[in-house]
Amino acid sequence: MSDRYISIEGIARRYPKAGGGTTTVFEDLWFSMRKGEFVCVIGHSGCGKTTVLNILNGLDAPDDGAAIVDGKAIEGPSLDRAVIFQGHSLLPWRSVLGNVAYAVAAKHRDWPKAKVTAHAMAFIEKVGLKGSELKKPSELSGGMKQRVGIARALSIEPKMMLMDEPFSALDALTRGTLQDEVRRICLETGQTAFMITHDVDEAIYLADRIVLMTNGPQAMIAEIVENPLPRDRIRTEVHHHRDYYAIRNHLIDFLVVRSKSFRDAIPEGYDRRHPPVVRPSADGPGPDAGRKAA
Ligand SMILES: Nc1ncnc2c1ncn2[C@@H]1O[C@H](COP(=O)(O)OP(=O)(O)OP(=O)(O)O)[C@@H](O)[C@H]1O
Repeated sequence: MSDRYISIEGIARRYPKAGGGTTTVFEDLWFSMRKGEFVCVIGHSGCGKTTVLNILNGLDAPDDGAAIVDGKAIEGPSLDRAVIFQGHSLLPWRSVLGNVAYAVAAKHRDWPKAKVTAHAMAFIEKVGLKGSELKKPSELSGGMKQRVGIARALSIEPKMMLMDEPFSALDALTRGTLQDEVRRICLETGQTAFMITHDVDEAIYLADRIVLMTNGPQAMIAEIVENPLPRDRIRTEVHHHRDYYAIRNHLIDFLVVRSKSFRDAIPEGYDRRHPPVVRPSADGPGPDAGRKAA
């Protein structure tokens, strides 16, 4: 597994202030992802999570630094990267199949129609929508629409899947089911995924690693949390894992205290290029349990 399949290298984003000057949302941000890894990013509103995601998507460009996917600098949107937003952004006049097939045909312009349809159907089936393929978005529930968005994103077999709070508008039951499906499909297909979430439990269930961002402006990556839970975790059992409360408390402690105070008391030896990697454990003494050098 390449350690730097996707990387952001010293990126900064600044906006002009209304009364003059500039606001630096973040600067000198460094982070990399392995192929097939699932990363969640957590941080308070305004710290720049969506900005980072948009830079990875190619919809926004950093003022300094670069974002790199599989050895190539990102220079604009590409079908190598798929995005799932909170809203569904489906084409209302197209059926479920039509929406997914549209993306497949855009990626594979030389494929005959039958091949596009078969490929689209395989992904519609993966998200449990077989039988609803001829329905229009207006005939679907919110969860079903989100499934179409997931099928569409996965069907182009992107190098990276980017998700901006994709389940936050759904009821708890649907959210849980879709988290299960996204996790299963990502594991099965070796998909590399980057997800923004405000939900600590969602991050613990889905992520291999969790990026903690301090409050903005001038947000920083405070640390990278390695999830101590096994990769083949089961939703109904995760809270019984011996390290579950260590990681949960660590993340909550960060959100309620350290996300704000971090910048005023930057730990000795902190290096923006190699933010500390932390693996919370039940054996540890507290929030800093398992801290180790990057
Ligand atoms: N086009 C823009 N012009 C000026 N400021 C902007 C622009 N886009 C984003 N910002 C500012 O950049 C900061 C980061 O925004 P961003 O949406 O990335 O944060 P976020 O962490 O994703 O927040 P949330 O969790 O609320 O979605 C915010 O303060 C926002 O106001």
